Amino acid sequence: MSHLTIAMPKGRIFEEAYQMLIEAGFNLPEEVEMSRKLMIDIPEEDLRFILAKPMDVPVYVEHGVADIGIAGKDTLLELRRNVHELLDLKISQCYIASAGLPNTTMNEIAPRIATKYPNIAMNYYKELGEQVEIIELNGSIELAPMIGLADRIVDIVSTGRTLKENGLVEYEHITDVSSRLIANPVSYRMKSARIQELVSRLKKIVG
Ligand SMILES: Nc1ncnc2c1ncn2[C@@H]1O[C@H](COP(=O)(O)OP(=O)(O)OP(=O)(O)O)[C@@H](O)[C@H]1O
Ligand SMILES: O=P(O)(O)OC[C@H]1O[C@H](OP(=O)(O)OP(=O)(O)O)[C@H](O)[C@@H]1O
Repeated sequence: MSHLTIAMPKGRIFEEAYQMLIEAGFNLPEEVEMSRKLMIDIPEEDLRFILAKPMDVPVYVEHGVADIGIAGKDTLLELRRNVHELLDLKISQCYIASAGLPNTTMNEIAPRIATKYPNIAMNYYKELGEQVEIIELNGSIELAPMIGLADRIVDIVSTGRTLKENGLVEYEHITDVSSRLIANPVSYRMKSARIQELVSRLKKIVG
């Protein structure tokens, strides 16, 4: 069996994804030492985990330093990297929506949209035929309409709690998001047996 390197997103997806691999029968330590280690070798399974920022997972996989990875659909839509999407793991489910202050219309001349997904937002408004100005932020996006920085935000919604607690309302549902198993196209060919085996084991436990 060939050695496999997996890029895992740090943060909220990690726990769920790691648990899924254990359920799929991989012999992984239950307690992952989430210290500051960015690389974890599991020699018993001939696996190596690389712990990356969620937005960087498709980048590692495209460049082939990881054979496969687990990435949010949001990152795949935003970055459009050359990777194969193998399986919807149906974890970390949420969606991307536009939101803003209640009962407001967008400024008619160049409305401003705050987001950490500039490509998704730009494409969405382009398809609607709206010309918008994108203001790229890295987090706490919900602040933007509250302080007059933007007419709308384009961001992740899960429970809707962040919107509610900040007095915002959802306007348009843009796209559903969940985590996906992705592969480097060359690894997918060269290590196909190993990757296919992993996919079929995961398929059995995807809800
Ligand atoms: N509220 C949420 N509920 C469920 N899934 C979410 C939520 N927010 C984000 N996600 C999904 O989890 C992924 C990682 O989100 P997370 O918040 O851990 O990282 P991040 O905010 O992008 O990065 P960081 O906080 O490390 O800069 C996202 O790409 C998305 O697919
Ligand atoms: O609908 P909810 O369940 O409230 O979840 C949505 C929030 O979760 C994410 O933020 P995150 O916690 O990652 O913080 P961020 O502002 O740093 O992106 C997202 O950007 C929303 O703000």
